[in-house]
This record gives sequence, C-alpha cells and structure tokens, in this order.
Amino acid sequence: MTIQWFPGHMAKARREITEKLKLIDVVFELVDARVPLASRNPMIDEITAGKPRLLLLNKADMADPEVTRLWVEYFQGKGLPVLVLNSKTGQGINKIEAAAKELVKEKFDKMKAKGIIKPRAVRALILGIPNVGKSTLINRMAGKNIAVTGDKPGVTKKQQWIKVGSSLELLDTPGILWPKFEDQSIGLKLAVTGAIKETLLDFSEIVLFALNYYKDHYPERLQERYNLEEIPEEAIQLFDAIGKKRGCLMSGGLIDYEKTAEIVLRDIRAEKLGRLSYERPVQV
Ligand SMILES: Nc1nc2c(ncn2[C@@H]2O[C@H](COP(=O)(O)OP(=O)(O)OP(=O)(O)O)[C@@H](O)[C@H]2O)c(=O)[nH]1
Repeated sequence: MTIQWFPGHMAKARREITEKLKLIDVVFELVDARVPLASRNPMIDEITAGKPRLLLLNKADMADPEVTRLWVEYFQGKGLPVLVLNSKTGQGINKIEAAAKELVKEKFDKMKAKGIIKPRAVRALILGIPNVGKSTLINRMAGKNIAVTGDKPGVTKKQQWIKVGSSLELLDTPGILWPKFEDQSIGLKLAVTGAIKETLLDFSEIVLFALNYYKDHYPERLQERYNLEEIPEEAIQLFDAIGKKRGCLMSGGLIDYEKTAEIVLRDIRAEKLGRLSYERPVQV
C-alpha cells in the first residue's frame, strides 16, 4: 500500500465521507494506540461536522499499556469518549455498542418525545487513515452472524448495514481519511508502526528515529535485546553498538547501517522489543 494523497484524492475522500455522514448518527474514529496523534487527521472535527464521535485506540495489544492509560485520560480530559481495542482478537469491542448509544441518547430521546423517530438502531461509520485496522474491526464487529440488513431506501444503493448487537448498525465500508504529514516526525512514526511503507522513507532514518525514542523511553529493552552494557548518548552511537553486537560489519570494520537497520526494524515488527508507544501526551 502506498499513500499518495494529492489534492484531487483528498477532495474525493472528503466527498465520500460527507455522503456517508448523511446516513449515520455517530462516528467511530479509529487510530493506532501507539501513535494516536500521528495516525489521526487533525481536521477530523471539521470533517465530521459536529457528529458525535467515539475515539477507538486500536492495536492496543502492541502499545505500551501505561502510555495508553495516559492517552485515555488525555482524550477524556478533552471531552472525547474513548475505548481501547484489539480488533484482531476482539478485546474491548463489546463496549462499543453501549458507548454509541450513550452518545446519541439525548438526541434520540428528544426526537422520540417529539414523535420524529420511532425507536431504531444507532447508525455508525468507522473513519480512519489507511492501515489502522478499519476492515479488521468491521469484520470483528460483524462476527460470525453477518446480518446485512440491506439497502436503505432512498440512500446510496451500494451501502450495506451490518447489525451489531440489538441496537447498533454499522456501515459496511469505512470512511478513509488521509494522514497529514505536518512535520517529518509524523511520517517516521507512521513508517515505524507500519502505517506507511518503509520504502517511502529512508530505511536507516526510520530506525534512527525509533532508536532515539527507545533510548529515552525504553533503554532497558534495548539493553536486554541487544545485550548492551550501556546506552550511548547519541542514537547514532547506539546504531553502531547494535551493528557491532549483531556482526553487521563491512570490510574495514565499518558498520553496515543498512543491515543493522533491517535487523532492528524486523525486531520491532516482530515485537521483540515488547509493547511500545511512540507518542505520549504532553504534560501540562
Ligand atoms: N496486532 C494488531 N493488529 C491489528 C489490529 N487491527 C488490525 N490489525 C492489523 O493491521 C493491519 C491493517 O488492518 P486493516 O484492517 O487492513 O486496516 P484498514 O484500516 O482497513 O486498512 P486500509 O484498507 O489500508 O484502509 C492488518 O495486518 C491487521 O491484521 C489490532 O488491534 N492488533
């Protein structure tokens, strides 16, 4: 998957989301728990145009649980309801229905009191940037008993609804948001977590970024994994030390950075360094 968001693509994505928003009551915004800000489109408020929103921190099984707890506090403090998920196993998913109902309760109660609507299921749309797990979550929520309720009259014919529990209906296609590369670290965070292809960026640069972060936040994991006596001050020296330990040397004893980077990135992907987060809420 390559992400190339040209203005034309963004306009098209936005149009598609606007169309879907007309059909739904609540938005499920899916982000990667390891990088909840980098994997989020900063224009989300504007894009969702006032629809109630539930933030879902997905891939929490790969994130540092302590940091995820801080993120939950952070978003709740901003008045945004949030749940922690592992869409692969389904952990946390059983809380979504009740949270969605709560978000629309006031509006539904008012409409019912005025006789505008009969009791009906809450309709929801999953929104997120590529690779955050939208399809995995939809499949999980659909479960074994996919109960597609069919087209709703008067709306886009192709839209299908998946019934979840007794009071939630999910649009079967997600809304795809575009990532926003406001600064270089966002691209690096998305590359290290696998949201964008690492070939889009310089391989060694991604690993240097990761090592720099681990050096400050997870030094003991590095020591343990690469059998290092101490953690050097500079990330580049850390690169050298790991290369040496792993025998990534070129003729003349120089460190083969490309090979070292490959090893480290493979370890990160295989979770050999444990559960890691790459962003923390700024302490205020
Ligand atoms: N460990 C873990 N992996 C997950 C989780 N959710 C999704 N994945 C994996 O993440 C990858 C991307 O998941 P998808 O469901 O294809 O993501 P998507 O957002 O639909 O991606 P696009 O189709 O590119 O927009 C897959 O390899 C999934 O197996 C999760 O909670 N934990």
